[in-house]
Amino acid sequence: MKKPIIVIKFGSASITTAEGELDEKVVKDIAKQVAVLHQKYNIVLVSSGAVAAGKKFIPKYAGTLIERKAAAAIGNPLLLQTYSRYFEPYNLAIAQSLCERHHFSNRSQFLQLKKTYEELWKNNIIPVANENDVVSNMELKFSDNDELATLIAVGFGAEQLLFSTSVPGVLDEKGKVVPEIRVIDKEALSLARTDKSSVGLGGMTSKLNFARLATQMGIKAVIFGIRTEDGILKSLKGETGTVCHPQPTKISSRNKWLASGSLIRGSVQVDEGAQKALEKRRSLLAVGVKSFLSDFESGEVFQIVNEKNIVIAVAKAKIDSKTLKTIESRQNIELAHADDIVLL
Ligand SMILES: Nc1ncnc2c1ncn2[C@@H]1O[C@H](COP(=O)(O)OP(=O)(O)O)[C@@H](O)[C@H]1O
Ligand SMILES: N[C@@H](CCC(=O)OP(=O)(O)O)C(=O)O
Repeated sequence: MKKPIIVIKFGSASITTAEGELDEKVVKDIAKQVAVLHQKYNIVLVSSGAVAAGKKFIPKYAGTLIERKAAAAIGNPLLLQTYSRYFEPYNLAIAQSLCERHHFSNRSQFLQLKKTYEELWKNNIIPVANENDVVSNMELKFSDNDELATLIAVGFGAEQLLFSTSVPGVLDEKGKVVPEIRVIDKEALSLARTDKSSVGLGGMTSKLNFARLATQMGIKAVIFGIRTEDGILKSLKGETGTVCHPQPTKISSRNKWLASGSLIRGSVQVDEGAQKALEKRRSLLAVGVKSFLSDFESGEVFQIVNEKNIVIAVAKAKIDSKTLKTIESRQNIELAHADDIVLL
């Protein structure tokens, strides 16, 4: 029987010390827990920390984008060496996987990534993914590694997605951990304040937003404290942190990929009639488009927002937006076929 997949994400704030150095104690602890789990699960680790590990080699480091890239180039091998060192006592090798956004937007390339991971798992090797900061450009960057972890979890059909964090979980206004969130709605999202740690990119807003996407795609997501004893093992059992429950879904794996991994190019706003049609799983006709918010080519993926500007779906375009705008009568033009629309 195939082992279930779990994706575990470690942010910069989780694996660095207060001084901004890699926290080897944390890496050691990760290795100890992952060694227990890997018998039962196929595991992907998504780890930040390259910039933190590399920045001390750049005199007068001020955190500009280009300095971050240089720091990542220096820090990535150091980060991986540290993981290697602490996994070795468990006879576990680790493998580096540097990802860019377009590896996810192109389905055949994405499937190659999946095949490589399967080969690694078959050989008892644990992939450690990180964004390929050295070459990623601003426009196509992942927003942070919370996004990368989510794209991997959704695209691979993971059973659980665990986000470690520097705090014990999602905290309420009194500073107490919220033990579970049934549905990540507006109210749940508002728990995240705008503050974040000094080293990480994402913070809690990002974790909750991506946990929302994962749960909408049927994956259980847990936000847990890296400094909780046996935090990984306990969060997997729902015994610590904030458990975000998966929503029932029948979306096929191709459409999950469409909803999460694809590069969303453009965006349209639709009227109420079109929204109702989409909810009934109909195709999107151009006549229901109120406005084109940003352009897309035929074959590209665009977002659909409703009259309240809430994203309700993503879809693959049958026709490009510029041509469509020039057509007077859009009555019978199908902008996206029902099979190529994923409701969110
Ligand atoms: N409701 C909340 N509960 C917990 N942390 C929150 C909340 N709102 C904002 N935060 C911020 O999010 C940070 C946690 O994310 P962190 O572990 O720094 O992320 P990263 O993985 O991006 O490095 C906390 O240190 C805190 O500053
Ligand atoms: N790729 C970068 C980390 C990006 C980042 O800071 O992400 P996160 O800490 O998850 O918000 C690195 O390895 O340092």
